[in-house]
Amino acid sequence: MKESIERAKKYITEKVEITPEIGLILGSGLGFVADDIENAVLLEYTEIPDFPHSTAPGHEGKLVFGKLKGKNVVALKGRFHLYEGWNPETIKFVIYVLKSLGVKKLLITNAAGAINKSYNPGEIIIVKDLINFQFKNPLKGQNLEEYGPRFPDMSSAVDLEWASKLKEKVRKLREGVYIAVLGPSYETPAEIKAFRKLGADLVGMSTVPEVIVANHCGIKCLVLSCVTNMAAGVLETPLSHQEVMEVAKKVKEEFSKIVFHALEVL
Ligand SMILES: O=P(O)(O)O[C@H]1O[C@H](CO)[C@@H](O)[C@H]1O
Ligand code: HPA
Repeated sequence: MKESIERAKKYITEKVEITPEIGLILGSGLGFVADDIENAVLLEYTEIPDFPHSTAPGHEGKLVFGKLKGKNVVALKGRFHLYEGWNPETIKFVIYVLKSLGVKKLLITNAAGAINKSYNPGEIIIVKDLINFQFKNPLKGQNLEEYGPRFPDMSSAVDLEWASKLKEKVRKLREGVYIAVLGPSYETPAEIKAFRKLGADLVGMSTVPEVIVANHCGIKCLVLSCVTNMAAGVLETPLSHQEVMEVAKKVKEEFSKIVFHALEVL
């Protein structure tokens, strides 16, 4: 893996001058955040040696480097989900590449279903904790000690200080617990009832592996979920990825504004 990280890093640093301090992982239909990046330099995932490529709809597959709210950033316009067939280690590789480029903080975004019935589609929620219901761990396999410990602590997996600074600025933001499932099938109503009993407010098929690796290698994370639908069984209507992307698109302005605030408070 070390050689692959070096190869990807070398390619990227030859093309891009800035050192990104903050990484942004943009969820389904949320790629628009990258459109506000100034002096943008775009790299396709497919041109970067050893880098995985995007296959999920609504995930374009580009790294976008530049300035956002005065900060040097790199946005991943497209993430990697385990249901696409990627090994969990692929997510470790991608986060290690970000680390090797200089990323110190990660703003992770996702589209999620609301298990908590008081949430509304279009609402943006700060994730305060996570449940790994994928039962896979991206850190399995040989540990690279220079990146982080074999047994990382997960008792504060998300940066609650960053979250509270954002909440001071955007008071209406509510918090919740995100549960990650493998997907790609959406959940059954019985599963959603069970997840509610486990203490989950939001459900999605991503984010947790990214947070695990970031936490392991000392990158602080803030996670923002865009509620794109009520989870299975809450309403009578069937779920669809088309709807997920449409709702994400509708909250474009509001979502971008909150991302800007999240960068400004740093
Ligand atoms: O988590 P992101 O990538 O935002 O996408 C969410 O939306 C898709 C399902 O509609 C799944 O990929 C789920 O994880
Ligand atoms: O309801 C959902 N379930 C799982 N993943 C999702 N991503 C968006 N909505 C959902």
